[in-house]
Amino acid sequence: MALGQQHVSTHRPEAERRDVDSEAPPSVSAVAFRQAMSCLPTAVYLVTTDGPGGRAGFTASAVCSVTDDPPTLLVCINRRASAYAAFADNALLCVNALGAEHETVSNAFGGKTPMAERFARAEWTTQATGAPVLVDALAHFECRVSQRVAVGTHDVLFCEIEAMSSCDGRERLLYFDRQYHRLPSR
Ligand SMILES: NC(=O)C1=CN([C@@H]2O[C@H](COP(=O)(O)OP(=O)(O)OC[C@H]3O[C@@H](n4cnc5c(N)ncnc54)[C@H](O)[C@@H]3O)[C@@H](O)[C@H]2O)C=CC1
Ligand SMILES: Cc1cc2nc3c(=O)[nH]c(=O)nc-3n(C[C@H](O)[C@H](O)[C@H](O)COP(=O)(O)O)c2cc1C
Repeated sequence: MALGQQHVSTHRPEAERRDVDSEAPPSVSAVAFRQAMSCLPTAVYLVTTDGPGGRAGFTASAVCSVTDDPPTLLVCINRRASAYAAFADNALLCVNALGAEHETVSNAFGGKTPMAERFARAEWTTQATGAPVLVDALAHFECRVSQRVAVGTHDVLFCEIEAMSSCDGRERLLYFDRQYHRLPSR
């Protein structure tokens, strides 16, 4: 093992394996998990919604492509987030991918800022679904939530794409090592 590397093993002999429904405490702490996750770079998104539950949005890195048939993303949202109630009530959302110039607005949507103030920090439009689309998003995906699954502290929202725009050539905003970084397109 290289100097400074730490190996966190989750391997158990067959007889010791627990059912996924077991109440036994996990063998990897949340702190160790977050530390490991902090070294993996991710893209950064503003996930936004509007509808009967009101307008809301939050900064997200837990966004992933699921399948291209039908084109589907997943988004993980903490049930303790101030935006959660709106996402629980609304069926439509928009996943806005951020460019390097969006660091300030990403900080606003990243917590503690009142909802109206978050949206006042950028320019928005509505297109196919009525969910807020960031005018200068690097790319956006307007979606209908097709399934919701509660896992631990979060809900996983499966989101079928109804309309979208593809990435342009600007620098991307990345997040890793608990900081923002800029990535040239080529
Ligand atoms: N998936 C999530 O819910 C994420 C939440 N955050 C939140 O943003 C704030 C700043 O985070 P950092 O400065 O990156 O330090 P941190 O130590 O809280 O997070 C390090 C990494 O762990 C993961 N992570 C953090 N909180 C998580 C959670 N509740 N559930 C699953 N994965 C999680 C993310 O990959 C994150 O980049 C914290 O309050 C954190 O909880 C940040 C990234 C992802
Ligand atoms: C870079 C970054 C990525 C984040 N990713 C997620 C995420 O994927 N899911 C999530 O529930 N919260 C994520 N958060 C946290 C939320 O953006 C927000 O801070 C949290 O919901 C608390 O906000 P509140 O003050 O409105 O309750 C992320 C925060 C940052 C800064």
